[in-house]
Amino acid sequence: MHIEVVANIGEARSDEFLHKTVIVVDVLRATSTIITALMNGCKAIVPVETVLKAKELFREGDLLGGERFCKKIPGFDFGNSPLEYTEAAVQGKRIILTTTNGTRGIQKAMKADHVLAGALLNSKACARAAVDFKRDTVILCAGTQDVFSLEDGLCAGLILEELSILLGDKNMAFNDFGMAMRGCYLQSKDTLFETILASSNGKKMNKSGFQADLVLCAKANTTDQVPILERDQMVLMHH
Ligand SMILES: O=C(O)[C@H](CS(=O)(=O)O)OP(=O)(O)O
Ligand SMILES: [Mg+2]
Repeated sequence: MHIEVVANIGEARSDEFLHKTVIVVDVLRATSTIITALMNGCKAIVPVETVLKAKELFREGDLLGGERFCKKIPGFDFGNSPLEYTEAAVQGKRIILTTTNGTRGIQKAMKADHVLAGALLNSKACARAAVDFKRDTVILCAGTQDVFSLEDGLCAGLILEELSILLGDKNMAFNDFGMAMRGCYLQSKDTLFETILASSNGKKMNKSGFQADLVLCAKANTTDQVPILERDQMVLMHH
């Protein structure tokens, strides 16, 4: 299997995703939030790029989620904190979600055969799903406004580690950036929280009062659930 790790959305060319599996990674916080909301019983998440599009798609009974500048969008039900998406709040609901980076990354990956939402929380499960799909795979690190974000790179490194456990190194090839991210993950694997806290987004989240989000999002392999895009909506993959 060939695996390409892309550093940020700006570097991604959507035509390259044809016939592939793309794992979109936005650890802080969009994909961690999508995983959490779906695990808490939300029916589906519709990822969109703009606030206008989110409002257009909204139907009675839906909920609106997302952020701009890390803050909840005025009139929306939730911001982008996974902790807001509790079972009581999201059970059985469809959520239209727009965030600065993560939902844009999912939109950009639409031409792929399979689009998964990956985070530290479900890295092992994403690796397993990618192996099952038997396609070359892109790990698309969302980054922040077209700049690389360390937390996404660490997650890419963990997914590569999990892939190597499943496939064996001789059955996988990856690009130089992937090689660097694998090394980066291995160096930080016992201090993921501290490393993410020291990163630029970690510092920004901490300063904005989202410490609990950092604790949640920095945990590795806490779930075997994988969100997958089906008819423009993210739903949980069936096992
Ligand atoms: O709310 C978040 O976690 C970020 C906000 S920001 O762009 O880093 O300010 O959005 P996301 O799309 O989850 O990266
Ligand atoms: Mg982010």
